[in-house]
Formats: sequence, C-alpha cells, structure tokens
Amino acid sequence: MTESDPANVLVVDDESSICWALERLLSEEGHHVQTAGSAERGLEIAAEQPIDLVILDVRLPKQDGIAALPEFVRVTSGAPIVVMTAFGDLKTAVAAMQNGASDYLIKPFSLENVTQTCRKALMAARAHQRANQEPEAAPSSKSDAPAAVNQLVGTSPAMQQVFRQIALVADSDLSVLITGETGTGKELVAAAIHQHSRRRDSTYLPVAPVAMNPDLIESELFGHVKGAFTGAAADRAGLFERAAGGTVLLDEIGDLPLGTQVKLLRVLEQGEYCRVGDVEPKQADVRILAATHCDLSAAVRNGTFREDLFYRLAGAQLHLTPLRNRPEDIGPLCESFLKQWNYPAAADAIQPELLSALAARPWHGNVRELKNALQHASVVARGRPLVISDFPQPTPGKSESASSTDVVSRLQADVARWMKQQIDSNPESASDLHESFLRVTEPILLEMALEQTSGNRVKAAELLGIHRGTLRDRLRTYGISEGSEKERLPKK
Ligand SMILES: Nc1ncnc2c1ncn2[C@@H]1O[C@H](COP(=O)(O)OP(=O)(O)OP(=O)(O)O)[C@@H](O)[C@H]1O
Repeated sequence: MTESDPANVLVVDDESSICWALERLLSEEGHHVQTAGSAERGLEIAAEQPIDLVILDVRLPKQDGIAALPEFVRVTSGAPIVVMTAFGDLKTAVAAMQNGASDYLIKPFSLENVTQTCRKALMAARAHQRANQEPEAAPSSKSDAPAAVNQLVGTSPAMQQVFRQIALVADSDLSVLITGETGTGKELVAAAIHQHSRRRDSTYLPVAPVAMNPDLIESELFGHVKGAFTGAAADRAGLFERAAGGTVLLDEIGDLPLGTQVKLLRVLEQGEYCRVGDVEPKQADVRILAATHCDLSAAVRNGTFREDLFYRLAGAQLHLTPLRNRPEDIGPLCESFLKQWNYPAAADAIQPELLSALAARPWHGNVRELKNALQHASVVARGRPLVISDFPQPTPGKSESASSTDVVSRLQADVARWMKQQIDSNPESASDLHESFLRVTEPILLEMALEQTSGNRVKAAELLGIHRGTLRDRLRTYGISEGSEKERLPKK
C-alpha cells in the first residue's frame, strides 16, 4: 500500500451531519468511507471487512467511544483510530490515548484539520505496515491511574488543545518544551505529563537552575567527583542521578549558562553525561521537560541560547495561552479554587456580573494572579457571594511597546515552528515552503487591509505598500471577492 492508495475509513458518530461532512471530505480525498451511528454498529462493520482508519466520536448512544476503543483496535488489527470529542478534558484525552487512539480531534474542527490528521494517521499506519511489524496489541485500559490527576482546569479551546497535547506526548519519552507567560500553569502541565507517563511511579523533580549558585549549577545537575573543585570533599550524585527512572523539569531553561547547555544537549542526544571532574560517562535515565516564560527563539538570535538545543527541545512544544485570551476559563478556575478551599456554596459564589468584570481584567500574572486575588476576595467576603470590590486592584502590566515586541517575537517563533512542522511532517517531499507560507499568511494581510479600509482597494493597496494591480491579482489568486472579506477572517 502506498501513501496515495485509497483507504477504507470508518466514521462512527451519532450526529448524521458530522458523518455526512466527513464522508464527503474523505471521499474527495479518494477514500472509501462508511459510517455508523453507534459503536456497536461500527464494530459490526469493522468485523466484516478490513478497515484502515477509524474516526470515532466519544459520546455515542450506548457504549461510548473511549470504552469501545480497545475493541476497535482489536477488530481492525491495530488500525489508527482518531477520537473526536466536543468537550475535551485532560482525563478524556489521556483515556483516549491510553486505550489505543492515535490522535484526538476537538469539535468544532476545520476540515483542513481533519484532512491533515487523517493523512498523518494513515501515513504512520502505512509506514508501520511497510516495516512488516506485527500490529500493536491494544494497550490495556489503565483504570488504576491516580484519581487526583485532573488538577488542570479549563474548558477553553486553548486548554483543550493543551489536554490533547499532554495526552499525545505523555506516554513517550519525548522531551517537551513548555512555554507561556508567568503563572499560566507550565509547572502544572509538566507534573501532568509526568503523572500520565510510564515514569509516574518514579521521581518527578522540578528544578530551577536560575535559583542555584551559578558556580555549582553543573555539579547540582550532573554531580561531581571528590576533588573536582575546592570544597568537593566527596563524590556526590547530581539531580539527574537522583531522578533516575523519573522526570526532571528544568524550569526557566532560558537562563541556563551556555556551557551547561552543551552538556544538556549531550544528555538529550546521547543519553549520557559526566559528573564534574570525571571522564567516565554515565547513562541518563531521565525524561527531560523544560519550561520558560521567555522567548527562546529571540534568545537564540541574541546568542544566549544554543540553536541546536532549542531545536532539540522545540520538537515537542506546548504553549499555554495567557488567561486574558481565554476568559471562559475564569469561571471554572474560580469554582475549582473555591471548592478546594471549602468556600460555602462555591458553585454560586461567582455570579455572571462578577464574571464579566473579572473577564475584563488583563491578568498579567495569569492564573497565579487570579488565584491570589480570589483568595483575598474570599477572605473579605466571608462566605457570601463575591463582588468585584472584594478583589484587589489588578497588577500593572508591561508597557504597550513591550507587548508589541512580544507579538513580533511570538510571531517569529511561530514561523520557525511552522517551518519545522512542515519539514518534520513530510521530510522527504518538503518543497515550495516559501510559497506555502505565503498561501497561509498572505490572505490574512489582504483581508485585514480590506477590512481596515472598508473594502476600498486603492487604500488597501496603499496600506500594504503594493500596486493596486498586484492587489487585484493576489485577491483573485486567493479567491477573495468584495463580499467575502469578513467571512474569511478568523473568528475572534
Ligand atoms: N489550568 C490551571 N488549573 C488550575 N490551576 C492552575 C492552572 N494554571 C495555573 N494554575 C495555578 O496557578 C499557579 C501558577 O501555576 P504554575 O506555577 O504552574 O505556573 P508557571 O507558568 O509555571 O509560572 P512561572 O512561569 O511563574 O513559574 C499555581 O498555583 C497553579 O496551581
């Protein structure tokens, strides 16, 4: 079977509109698509004929998708299964991956997203077949997972993506770079990755090299031998040795000295390190997670962070959105914190009016600031429903100019990530990336310019600094017509 061969795809969803849309989309891709409205019917179809890919909804009328997953893996002899759900939390995402799903789609999804996910799943399955390996057995359902795993709260699409990413990376030994402003929950995410990994019963060690004595960072991380430096009176194990079998979180990785970065790269690439003063390499049996609130790609450009280490870490990157850009998480976060503190009638303590007032705040310190402010307010309110005057004043943020620098830095980091993703997803046939990039980004520029100028093409061309003939040609290329500007803009 080659990449371009049609595949037998089974879509299992009780929403007929979803079945219809996926059937049309995947048929256009050349696949044979069958649909089923329940897990039971889907399993009957899969038992009757070979299936190459299953797209399975979580909420189904009788047996739900997660419970039916191992049976789908079994009857399809290990075909990739993409799970879809309208409301993902960390538990569902992890359960899907642990029960044998190969990927996870969050509704509502774009058709582009579905196509890409299915292509990726089929490519991986075919590479697997070509390698002539036995199909993997369905992993057993791990109902004995720790009960208190779901500490990360959030219902926003951004948090659901985070849950999905945690579930995707947790079971591997991949190092993950967790980025996001201060207080967005990077350390909590690192702990969740460890909790859901096969290393969960071993040590989880979060360390912040920035808090260590700069002269002793390497000795702290890798250990030292007696006499390595003045004061090294005996051999001493470092953090990597103490966390053997487990996971180390290197917090504020951007502050790691350049010399230590080289040694860390050796751990990541060769799985070994030397104690300070020793030449005998030791095997590093640790999973490394790294977190930073600063823009590492800018640090690479400034020469304070090694490019090779950045790309080694940024292979799996998980970004946490600032709280101000996901205000729908404020309510669930407040309720969860109030419940943790046994606040009376926690579910009703935050009324819609207060929620709107809280959503309007900038939360520069993100969830940490919200948690602290809520704690203050709950003390002031003494058990009654909270009001905005119970809360302390918001903390001042950075200046506007600093935040526009942030936008540029983030954009540059995103472009670098996009480029890497394109190359990684298709290493052999990546080409025309400059054109592809323009196809993704140029329509946004054109549409924004037209929106700003209320559709006046002369003014829009001026704003963009291009000739209006060029603008007309580009609009035609992308199929942007006078009336379509608004529709094509990303939903806010
Ligand atoms: N999604 C979340 N659900 C519940 N609690 C959260 C969430 N995100 C953050 N918190 C809480 O907010 C506080 C800050 O979280 P954390 O220390 O993980 O942030 P951080 O991004 O690592 O911050 P920093 O960059 O300053 O180290 C913690 O008390 C954490 O429990």
